[in-house]
Amino acid sequence: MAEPSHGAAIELENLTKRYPGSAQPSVDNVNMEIKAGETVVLVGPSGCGKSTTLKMINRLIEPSGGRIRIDGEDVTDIDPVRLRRKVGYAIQSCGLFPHMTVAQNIALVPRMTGWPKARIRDRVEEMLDLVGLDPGEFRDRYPRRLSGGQQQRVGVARALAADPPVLLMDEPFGAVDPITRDHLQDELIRLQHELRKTIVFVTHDFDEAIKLADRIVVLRERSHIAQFDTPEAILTSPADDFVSGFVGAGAALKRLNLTRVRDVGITGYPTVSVDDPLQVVVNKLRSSGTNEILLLDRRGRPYKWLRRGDLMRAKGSLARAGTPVHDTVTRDATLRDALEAVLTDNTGRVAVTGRHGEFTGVVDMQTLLNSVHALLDADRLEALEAQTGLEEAQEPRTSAELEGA
Ligand SMILES: Nc1ncnc2c1ncn2[C@@H]1O[C@H](COP(=O)(O)OP(=O)(O)OP(=O)(O)O)[C@@H](O)[C@H]1O
Repeated sequence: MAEPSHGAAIELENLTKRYPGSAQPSVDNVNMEIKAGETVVLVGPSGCGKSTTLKMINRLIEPSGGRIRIDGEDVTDIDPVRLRRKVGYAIQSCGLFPHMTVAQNIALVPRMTGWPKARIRDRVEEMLDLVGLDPGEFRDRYPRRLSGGQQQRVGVARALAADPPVLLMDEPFGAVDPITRDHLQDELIRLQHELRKTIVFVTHDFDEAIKLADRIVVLRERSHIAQFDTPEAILTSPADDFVSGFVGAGAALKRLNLTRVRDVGITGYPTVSVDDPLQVVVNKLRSSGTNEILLLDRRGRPYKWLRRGDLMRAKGSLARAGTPVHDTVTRDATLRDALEAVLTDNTGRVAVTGRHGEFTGVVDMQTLLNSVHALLDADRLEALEAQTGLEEAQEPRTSAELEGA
């Protein structure tokens, strides 16, 4: 198998779009440098020109002025079809063709590019596996027989199929429910760890931006850049009132979106399988020294929390015993997701799962609280340092003024 292509740098120079009949340009002289392998998220109020800016990068919308360079090559005037092979594109409600199977949808660009059949077949399998869908189960289904989240995964698989160095995503998770959205975001982060594409992502949702971005571009009207910086910098030192307004309240809590489950302590936990006889479950719980044990299904996925009392009441069968696991998180989930899951499940901990939903450990409430305290302390320290720095910088001027006086 060929090495996957990594990201390419993107440069936008004085990029402008004036729609026919509009008095003002919708995108006005945008200059932006995006590094190879970086995830940049565009956020800003509705109508500020995010989608127009994004769609000019693959020339779905033709610029009225300015240049676009990908890996140094000026692509402003090249054949758009050739350009689109370099640039994958995924959109909200995924844009799958309803009369084509999942495999045919994913194979679209490789087929246009003239890949041999066998290579396409292998690539479809590889892509389905990459986005966490079992090829045997999903290859021949039609899009209408998929959930919203599954459709979105196929949309991402299709965008990545021809292995483009650049991936553009226009509110790709806008139409799915919040839990599925969290999982899709986690998967995108995992994928990006493996693939290192250059991703330009548009969203309305500032929390989504914080979670996904290496750098965020906050845009105001006509795609004027209000701030282009890391999520940390935007949260802790917004450039002006417009950006602060966009960050909104609770910046400290939003910082929870910046730390991932894999960065805090994931610990082991006693587990048993649904196939274990009741006596084995009882013995394991007794020897574990905990009050609770996690029951896994046949595929090793978290299924139910079982307490000692549940076992006593079980009367020979575990069918009705215990509390079903409602929510799990992956290693790429944010602390905020984890905190939410802990509060939802009401067990003081959340199960962490791997790529196929299999159990890999737990994160407990204490670990989460310690991390929150550490983050808040770090913020306070930073604010204090910034303030001291400010006072020091001001001091000489004040003395000089005093002397002058
Ligand atoms: N085809 C078009 N013809 C004329 N004006 C357009 C066209 N498409 C977009 N616009 C205008 O250009 C501006 C920017 O639109 P764009 O869709 O890029 O904004 P956006 O920031 O992505 O908005 P949203 O967040 O609501 O999707 C808006 O004022 C919009 O009305």
